[in-house]
Amino acid sequence: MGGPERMLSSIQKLAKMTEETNGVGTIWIGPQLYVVITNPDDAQIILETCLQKDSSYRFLQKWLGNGLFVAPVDLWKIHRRVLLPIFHKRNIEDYIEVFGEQGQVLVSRLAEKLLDKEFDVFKYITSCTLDIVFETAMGERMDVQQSPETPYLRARNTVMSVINMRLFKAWLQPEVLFHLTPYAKLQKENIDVTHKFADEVIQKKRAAFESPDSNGVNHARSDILQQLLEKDIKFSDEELREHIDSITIAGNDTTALVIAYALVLLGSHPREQEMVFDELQIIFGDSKRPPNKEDLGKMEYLERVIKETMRLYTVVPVIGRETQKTVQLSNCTVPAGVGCAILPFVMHRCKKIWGPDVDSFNPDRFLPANSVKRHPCAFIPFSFGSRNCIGRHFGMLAMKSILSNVLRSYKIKSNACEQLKIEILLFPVKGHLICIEKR
Ligand code: HEM
Repeated sequence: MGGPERMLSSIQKLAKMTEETNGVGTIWIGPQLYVVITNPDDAQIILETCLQKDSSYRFLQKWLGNGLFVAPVDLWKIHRRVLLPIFHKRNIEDYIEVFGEQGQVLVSRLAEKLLDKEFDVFKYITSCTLDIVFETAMGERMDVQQSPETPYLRARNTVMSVINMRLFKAWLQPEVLFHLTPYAKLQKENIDVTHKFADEVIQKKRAAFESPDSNGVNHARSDILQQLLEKDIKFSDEELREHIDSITIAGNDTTALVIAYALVLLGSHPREQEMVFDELQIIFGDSKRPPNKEDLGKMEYLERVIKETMRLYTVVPVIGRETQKTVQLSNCTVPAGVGCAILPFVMHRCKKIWGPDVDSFNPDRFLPANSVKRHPCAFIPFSFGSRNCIGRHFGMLAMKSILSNVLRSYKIKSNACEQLKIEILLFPVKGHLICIEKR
């Protein structure tokens, strides 16, 4: 499949190949056969019936253990049921205050870039979303926005780059060979740093929860860890860490990437940017107050902008599953134990679904009247079926809140991101370059 940049062009070639075979094809990656799916009907069948992640997710397992993201399906079923209410819309609304506070810190940090010609906005946004996921998941204020050089963050980035390297370098994939390289030691040391950080928070929280002075229930805004401790199912410290790590890792760069792409798109589409600004003026007037639940509910145009951003820049471009029994697709029968690669990136840029102007930025594709007849799997940035993204409401509220804070304070200018690469997620080769002016 090549390196991060060639991976994307390989995916585009695969898309061409599957065009001639009704959106389903096959490819060998090393010794592993994959069924590649680019049509919504077959994507729906796989996402509804195959809940097991495919074997490429094993590289994440040393780090995330049996956290939701990689858990084997039997355990996943039990834990997902327990975690679902925590991610319910009503529960997530308690975190709106955190989204607003951190969004305002972001706005003040961006002020240092007012005189710059062009800068990469992603690192500012990812620090903001990291502060948000830490505070909401563990009740810990990390203040990464104020001091981005934390050992935890360095360790986390190192682990990510080793895992990403293993995905692309076939010779690093077998455990025996990997352990002969210095990367194995590097990965272990850095995983230990991230685990130690979460373990300390968990031990502190458990001690407070079980102390005789506590009645076990925290009535203030309750972080995710606190809510997991309060569940009838008694999670071990290790299980708690695996869930918290999965949530903070799955929720941070995904959300930050969509926000950064949205800023780049709005920067190169001034008319749409003014439409967002006008909507925000109606909601807030000239006030710079952080958005509340009612405000977020009124941001209909901004929501369409976010959806159109996720269509054009699908930050999780590939979803991998494994069949556990024989599955009948539109043009073939797939036996049990076969990897399936669903390509939302390709489906989101398919002319048959989106029309001849598929590559243009048009948020009104997501007006209710224009969406009603679309296949339920034509647009799946958060995946689909019962193993979809558990954090999608969280992500949507956080994205609206942060974007509404930034766009009320700054006017954005930019050129579109042309070259893209896949490093687990979809990144622009040259970064999310924008320049900002004060509103
Ligand atoms: C724009 C933001 C986001 C996008 C585009 C996104 C996308 C996705 C996708 C596509 C999956 C399925 C991945 C796969 O099967 O390989 C997923 C799973 C997951 N996401 Fe998100 N996500 C976002 C935000 C979040 C947030 C904010 C959180 C938590 C705070 C989160 C937590 C998770 C977890 C725990 C899973 C695993 C769910 C399971 O297997 O049951 N995500 N996400």
